[in-house]
Amino acid sequence: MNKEVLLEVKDLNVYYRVYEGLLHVLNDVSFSLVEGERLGLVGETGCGKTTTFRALLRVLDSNASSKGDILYKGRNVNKMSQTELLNTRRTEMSMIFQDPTSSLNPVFKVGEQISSVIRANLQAKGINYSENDIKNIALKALSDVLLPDPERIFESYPFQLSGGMRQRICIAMSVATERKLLLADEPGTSLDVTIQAQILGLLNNLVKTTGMSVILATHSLGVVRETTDRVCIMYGGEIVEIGPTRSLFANPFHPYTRALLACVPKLTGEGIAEGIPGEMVSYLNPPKGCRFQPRCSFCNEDCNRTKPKLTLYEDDHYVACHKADL
Ligand SMILES: Nc1ncnc2c1ncn2[C@@H]1O[C@H](COP(=O)(O)OP(=O)(O)OP(=O)(O)O)[C@@H](O)[C@H]1O
Repeated sequence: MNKEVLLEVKDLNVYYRVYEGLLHVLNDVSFSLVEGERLGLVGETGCGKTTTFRALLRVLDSNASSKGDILYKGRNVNKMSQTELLNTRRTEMSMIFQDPTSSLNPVFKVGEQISSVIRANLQAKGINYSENDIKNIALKALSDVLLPDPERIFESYPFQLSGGMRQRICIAMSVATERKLLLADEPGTSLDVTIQAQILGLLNNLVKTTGMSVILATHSLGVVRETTDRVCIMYGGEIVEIGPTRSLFANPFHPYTRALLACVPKLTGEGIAEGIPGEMVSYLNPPKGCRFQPRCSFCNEDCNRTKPKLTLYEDDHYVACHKADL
């Protein structure tokens, strides 16, 4: 059965105005997501993962501008009225932000903050509720993210809790009420690996039980391999490869994807990989052709001159590289 397309991003460009000029960060980013799908967004630090998420939710910083289409259930997020946008954020989409401290208000108790998110969601959906219902939903969400003693946490201020606990509270806030799309920006980076694995298990479970779709931004190829259906590899604000997880790991075509995979440390103790030589692209003055070209050992004249387009290589597996078939 064909699943409905939930999100379609077409030629998304994001610029940041800074003292030195205009940073062209996202460059013609296009992808889509169907209902119940788990898409991994992978790339090294600064490649534009958070910027992509913020653009999708229309919460970019004030020095940013964007162009392109973001169609959520066919409606263009960039053209929604403030009311429609607020309603969509309250009922349909949610985001786990990377930095939990900036998402929690230090002067309100955890319980008040999580309750206000749940209340806004239920109100926007027109569901009748009592304050007791809200508290019960909040306590369940806190225990779902494996926080011990949810009653105590409910009554605590953020500063009374550890960084890992605060991060789990942010995750609880994002998943306390049912959503159609979850944007998870490095969920669990400051958690230890056992808790992180359980959080990823919780997200997987939500996908199975509610049909929610997830875009998971991460540096970890191991996490992506275990928890996603498709993977999108980003380099310097562009998608360089996108395809089904199994196909991408079995047959990585783009030199950057291959280099990323080669960097993963092996448990078998085969030594430490050398990393990818060179520096991340300058967004102030990006190269004209392929943005990876200054770090690529296969690059030739074509790569200097023209930006490669995403091209179909295998079933649903696209690559943007002039030399990918080498
Ligand atoms: N408000 C801003 N003003 C100027 N530049 C910005 C702003 N926000 C982000 N950037 C720049 O945009 C680029 C992409 O940043 P972004 O946070 O999207 O990357 P990322 O892939 O999420 O990185 P990480 O994995 O470290 O979170 C970086 O060069 C960053 O410095």
